[in-house]
Amino acid sequence: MNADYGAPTELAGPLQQRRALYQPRLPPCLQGATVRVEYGDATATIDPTGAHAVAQAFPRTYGQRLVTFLAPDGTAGAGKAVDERPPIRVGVVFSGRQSPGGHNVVWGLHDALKAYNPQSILYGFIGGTEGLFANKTLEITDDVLASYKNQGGFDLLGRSIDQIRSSKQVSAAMTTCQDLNLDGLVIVGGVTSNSDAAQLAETLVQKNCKTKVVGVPVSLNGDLKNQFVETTVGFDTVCKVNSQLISNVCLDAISAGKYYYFVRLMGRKASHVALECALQSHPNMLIMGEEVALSKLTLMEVINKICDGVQARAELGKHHGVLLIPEGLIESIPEMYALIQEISNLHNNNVPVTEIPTQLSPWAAALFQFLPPFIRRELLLHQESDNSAQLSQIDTEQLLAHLVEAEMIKRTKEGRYKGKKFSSVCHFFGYQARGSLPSNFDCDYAYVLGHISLHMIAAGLTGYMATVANLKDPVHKWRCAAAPLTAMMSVRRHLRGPGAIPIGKPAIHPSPIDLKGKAYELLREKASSFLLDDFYRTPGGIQFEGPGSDAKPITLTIEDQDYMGDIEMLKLYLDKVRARNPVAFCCLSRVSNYAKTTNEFTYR
Ligand SMILES: O=P(O)(O)OC[C@H]1O[C@](O)(CO)[C@@H](O)[C@@H]1O
Repeated sequence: MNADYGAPTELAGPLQQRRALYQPRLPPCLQGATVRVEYGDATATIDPTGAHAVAQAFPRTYGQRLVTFLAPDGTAGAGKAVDERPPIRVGVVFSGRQSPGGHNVVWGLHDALKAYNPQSILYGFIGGTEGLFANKTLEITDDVLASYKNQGGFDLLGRSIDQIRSSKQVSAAMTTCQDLNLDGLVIVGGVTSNSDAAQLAETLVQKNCKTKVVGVPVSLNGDLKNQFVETTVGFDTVCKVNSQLISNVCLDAISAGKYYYFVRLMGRKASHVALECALQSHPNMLIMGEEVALSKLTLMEVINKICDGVQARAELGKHHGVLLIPEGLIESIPEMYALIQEISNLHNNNVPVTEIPTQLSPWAAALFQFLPPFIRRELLLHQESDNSAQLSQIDTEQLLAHLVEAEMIKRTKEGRYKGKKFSSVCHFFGYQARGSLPSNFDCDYAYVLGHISLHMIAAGLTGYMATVANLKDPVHKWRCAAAPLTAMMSVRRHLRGPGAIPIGKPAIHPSPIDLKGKAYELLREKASSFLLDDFYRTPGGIQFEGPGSDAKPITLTIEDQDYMGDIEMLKLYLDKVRARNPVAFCCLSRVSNYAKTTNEFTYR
């Protein structure tokens, strides 16, 4: 953590300093010190069959009404005079993992709080949830914020475990809220942190604690997505950074023509980051967890699918390529999921790690033994706070590369494959993107959410999440709202339909890729072209000024964009070139990629 608070010094790089000067944009309704609060319909949950369980678990906070924030009647900025607005005391905690833009939530909250009443106070909890439990605070001031505006990471306050769940943790959090006499507590994080925020809100209401609990959707995973939340802060930046890296390795692969890149991307259970990066960079293959789970593909079926792709490319004389996988793929393969579940149950029963392999069922033990030693070791690591495997630590890309190589050797021996020897280079593009300078979109979105959080607390809302709709449009068209956390909850079940058995408590669960959605449909349409044509796209680094600086995630904006229309145009052109001169094709596809990137379509 940086203790050297203050304006960026001469030690800061020029871009870092320039970014600190960027002023995030606000929609008209947030441009004054107060807002008009409009209450809408009462809510149930997004999971109708789980509504009863949610209502039982959250008796005081279930069913609350939707809320919209509008500019005060008359001109924006009108409303109560400052002396009619009592100062507000708020605490903010980074509960989830670092995600670019998180600092701007704190900045937006601070600015809104001071505009509301300059005597208001904002405390940041140092060291994440551990700091909240131990009441370790830093008062957030203009000076403190100066070095962190529009900067990546979470180092202003730091983070620890994403958990406010056990009764000890909940009661420590409540004691801190009471000791600091907080009117509001803002919890920044993804699905897990916001589920915990809902529980804390409910408990505080039941215990007559006045502190209002508000959640803010910040997570690089992009999986906190539902009818109220369009995307999370950090997803855009992380996808842009990774897409640039992927396009770099695509060009490296095609230049050397002798190896395959196997790239694993963060995003936990859902494949949102992988899908967005594929649409931005056009790698040859993407194996999505949701597809594998739906088709119940076994590990060897996944391997065969990849090998078939390698073989099809070899028939065109191509011995290079780029394959993307999400970190959650391993859990989507049915037999691997069952093995991970067995290991998890043994962990929960406090079986020592060294004894877990001996206590697996016979089939799980056989699968475990079949896996390379490094994967066995990684599968046994301690679990995450939500009891899932530590997906960031499991080198699934290396497992796949290892098994693909073995299968290609087998196919060669059997005379089914006649191409060059298969070879691979593996990467995990994960942690390196989390500290990136946030894109303009993430800077604006986070700053706006910070403002909304203050207005939620001022309106006395608790157990709500700050939300923004119309994100695909320019900021002045964004709609600011608050949605009850319980409305986003569902209950997991063993089976579907009438006899379904609920498992676990109601929670906000990660949303998977919509396999009926437009983004997925477009990817499927182009899958064979991506596989064979090396139609790599170079998005380049994040642009902060000039053309491209307002670019948003493709998966968010796809409804409006004629993105695939552009691809069609390019594809027709490339098909013509290939028919005339197959050898020139590879190079020309690269030139055309440049044209696509710069939007200069000058085909002759
Ligand atoms: O920082 P940690 O605790 O290693 O967490 C890693 C996990 O956090 C995330 O970056 C965000 O949820 C995941 O993609 C990843 O599995």
